[in-house]
Amino acid sequence: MTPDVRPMVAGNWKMNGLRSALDQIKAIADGLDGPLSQKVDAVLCPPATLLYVATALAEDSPLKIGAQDCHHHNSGAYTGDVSAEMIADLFATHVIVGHSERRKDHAESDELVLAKAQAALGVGLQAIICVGETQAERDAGQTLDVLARQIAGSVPEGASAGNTIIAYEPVWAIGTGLTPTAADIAVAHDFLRSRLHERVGSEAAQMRILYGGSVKPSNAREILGIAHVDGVLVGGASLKAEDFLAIYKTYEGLVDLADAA
Ligand SMILES: O=C[C@H](O)COP(=O)(O)O
Repeated sequence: MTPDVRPMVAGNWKMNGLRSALDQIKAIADGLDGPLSQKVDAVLCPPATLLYVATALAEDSPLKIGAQDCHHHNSGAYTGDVSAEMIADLFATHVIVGHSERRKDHAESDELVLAKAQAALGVGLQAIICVGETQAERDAGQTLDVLARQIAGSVPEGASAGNTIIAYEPVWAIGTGLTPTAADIAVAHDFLRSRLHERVGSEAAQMRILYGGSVKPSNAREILGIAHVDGVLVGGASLKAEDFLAIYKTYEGLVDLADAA
C-alpha cells in the first residue's frame, strides 16, 4: 500500500453476466456495508448490457459501477460502440480503458487508449488505464520498457489522482493462475509510479496503481500487502459475490479501521 492512498478493489466481469447475474451485483452491493467501505473503494465493471440495472442496484451502497471500454468520440456513426458520455449518462462512474484484451483483440494502440481515457475524463468518469507486458516481452527482458511506453502513450497529461487509476496487469498472468513474485510486482509498481511522475507530475504520488492477474481470495492478502500496490483489478474471481467480497474484506487486516466506525 502507498501511504495516504485510498485502496480500491475493482472487478471486471469481461463478457460474462446475464440477467441472472444481477443477484451477484446486489449481493456485492449489500456486502459492502460497514466501516471498511469508509476506507476502501469497490468498483464493479459488468458488461454494458447490465450497466443501467447495475447502477440502480448499487445506488444506495458504497459500490461504484464502471464500464469495460468506451469509444473515444461522444456520439456518431460508430455501430456497436458505446461512448463515455453514454456510460456517464447511466450513472456509472468508472471505465476501464486499454485492457490487454482490447489492445490485442481490437488492435488498440497507446494513442487510441489515450484518446479513450481523455474522452472518459472529459465527461467526468474515472479512467482505469491498464498496462502490462506479454509473456514474450517479459522473456525478452522488455517489461519496464513496455510499461514506460504505455504510461507515456496512454495516460493523459492532465490526469490526476482523482480521475485516473492505473492497473498493472501482466498479460501472461491474466486468467492463467500464474502471478509474478511479490518482488516483481513491487518493482513494476515502483517503476510505474516513477514514470507517472514524469507524465503527470506531483499527482502521481497519490494515483492508485492496482495489480491485476489471477487475483483470488487465497492470494489477495499477499498481493494487497505488497508495497506500492493500492488495490486489485479482479477478473474471474469477481464473478462470484462471495469471492469478490472475500478479496475486498482482506483489507480488514491491512487498513486501520479505528476511526471508521
Ligand atoms: O481485468 C482483469 C484482469 O484481466 C484479470 O483477470 P483474472 O483475474 O481473471 O486473471
